Amino acid sequence: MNSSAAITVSHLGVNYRNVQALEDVNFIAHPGKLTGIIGPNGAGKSTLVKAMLGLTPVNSGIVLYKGKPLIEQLSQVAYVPQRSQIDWTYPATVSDVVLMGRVRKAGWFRRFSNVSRQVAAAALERVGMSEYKNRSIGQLSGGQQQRVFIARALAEEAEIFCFDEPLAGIDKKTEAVIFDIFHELADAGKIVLVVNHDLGEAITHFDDLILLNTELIASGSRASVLQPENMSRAYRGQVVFFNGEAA
Ligand SMILES: Nc1ncnc2c1ncn2[C@@H]1O[C@H](COP(=O)(O)OP(=O)(O)OP(=O)(O)O)[C@@H](O)[C@H]1O
Repeated sequence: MNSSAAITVSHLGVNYRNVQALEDVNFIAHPGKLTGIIGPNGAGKSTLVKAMLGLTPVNSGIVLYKGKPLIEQLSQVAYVPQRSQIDWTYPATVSDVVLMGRVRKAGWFRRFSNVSRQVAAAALERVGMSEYKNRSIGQLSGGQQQRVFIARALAEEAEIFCFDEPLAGIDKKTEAVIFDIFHELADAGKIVLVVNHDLGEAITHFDDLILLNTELIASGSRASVLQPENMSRAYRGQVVFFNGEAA
């Protein structure tokens, strides 16, 4: 495995005033793997992604990519936050939103090149949303909105993709489209990190898992993480069902 192009998270800790959200978290996220970040409500899943990307201050630790701090290489990262963190009343069309994924390449206040327009159009096509390109984003269903934001991430042509709860509240058809895209990204050697709440069937899509509950409970291959002792530690004795089985 090519670990030199991995992300290495070491001793990451985050406090929000009196709440310890993450404590001494260590793991490696590998290119070419679809990696799920799982754990109960409030486990620190969103905080982990934000801390890795410098979007929330950390108390301790460091996140390296190719041996250098990841926060100095954010041009390599495409990030899609939780839907609840996006302002859906913002007056933008579907095309505008996807083209925003090209801003880093084009530069603010510069016209988008034909290449950028083609990349954005191809990304919209990939998520099956071309026919909605002139719609306002506020007029779309939740699943359609999620597809548009995934297209924006694809348009960034990044090496690292981070998606926070992309499957929350979406229909099965959209879920299948989204997982196809995630698998394609992983197969192309990208690092793909996906915060995922649901322990149902969807979990079988992930190659690797990071199981959190403030501290890291386990990380590695899906089978090694989904052990009953890990699950009951993470979920503190609650009976949880995953993949049709009780932990
Ligand atoms: N901006 C903030 N200010 C204060 N506390 C916060 C903030 N963001 C998160 N927290 C707290 O940090 C802890 C971790 O929250 P986080 O949202 O990272 O968890 P999560 O695993 O993503 O949860 P969920 O599955 O419910 O979305 C929780 O106790 C939460 O209440």
